[in-house]
Amino acid sequence: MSNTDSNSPLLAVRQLRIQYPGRRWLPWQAMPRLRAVDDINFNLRRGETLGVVGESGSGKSTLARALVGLQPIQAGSVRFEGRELKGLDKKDWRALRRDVQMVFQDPQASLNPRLKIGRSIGEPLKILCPELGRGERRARVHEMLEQVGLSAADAERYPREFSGGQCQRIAIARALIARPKLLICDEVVSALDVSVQAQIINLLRDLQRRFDLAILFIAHDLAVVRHISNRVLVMYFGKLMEQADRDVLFGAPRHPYTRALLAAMPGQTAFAHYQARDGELPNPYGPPVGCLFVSRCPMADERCTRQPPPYRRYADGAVALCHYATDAIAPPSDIAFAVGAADLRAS
Ligand SMILES: Nc1ncnc2c1ncn2[C@@H]1O[C@H](COP(=O)(O)OP(=O)(O)OP(=O)(O)O)[C@@H](O)[C@H]1O
Repeated sequence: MSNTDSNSPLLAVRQLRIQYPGRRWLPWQAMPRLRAVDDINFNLRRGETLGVVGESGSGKSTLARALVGLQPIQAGSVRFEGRELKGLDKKDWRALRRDVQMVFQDPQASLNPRLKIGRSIGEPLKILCPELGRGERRARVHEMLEQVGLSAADAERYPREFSGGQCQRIAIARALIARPKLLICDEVVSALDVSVQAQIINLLRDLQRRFDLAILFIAHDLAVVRHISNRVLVMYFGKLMEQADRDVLFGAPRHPYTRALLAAMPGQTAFAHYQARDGELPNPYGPPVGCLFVSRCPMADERCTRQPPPYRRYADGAVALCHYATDAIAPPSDIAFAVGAADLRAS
């Protein structure tokens, strides 16, 4: 059943787990598995931007790929407008492409060098909006080019004639041509110069307002995430360490890992004394029994080594996975569904 109530989240993710099989060195060994995403919960509403940050290997891209059907989901639930995505077949995913699109880091790689960009941008329309005739498709492409700051005449040019920033505009035009409701951006500005990054971020914000678009914005650059996000989710080795409104997360982070990320931001002085220790990183195939961050956490003690930390919820809506979260309002067991139990029931 579809849930189109404007108060319910567009996307509701609950206890999501995604694993990769590892290599077995000896035939009698158990198959090792890497939990790239483990017990992730969040909501994303229409018109909202959720930033996803974390160091390399924290599971950000795996999460993104699962949300567009490129990665199988092992456990948990992902609902888009109330519809469960786990277990959808290829045909159902194809139908969903009209509503959920993704833009990647390297725009050149996602554009066919032999196709004029007008054709590249218009191609998804043939499959996603078969009701449109040739003339309507052409008009849409021209309109979309102008909306991303290029001109209708650019439709006749090839990708090699454009700069990296312009190619990212073209990739965004292609992703938005069928008017999706959710855009997943995976490191879309990481390869661009700082001044071009700002232009692309401003373009995304402008398009978001125009199309009431929800954006899941993945990046390792916290300054960029701060600029564009309403809420931010912090990941470490597949786990959600903290989730909070942007100003709460950047102003008063609860989790020592978030503080350590902020301490490492250039020009950041407020959290300078929260630097992470130079500890060993956890083995993703055999994570520690207690907290994943224990080896690098400046606050860790014996309890953090022994006991997995609970999720705690705060009065301002934040969630943190740490033993030393003091002003939590909800006991750990409430957390998985506290983020939107009503939304799940409604669907
Ligand atoms: N196809 C794969 N097979 C096995 N393991 C994988 C595969 N893809 C990713 N991983 C592992 O899953 C974990 C999460 O990787 P992922 O790429 O999702 O992280 P990330 O946060 O996006 O990192 P980055 O910022 O470097 O892209 C890492 O330990 C990675 O080595």
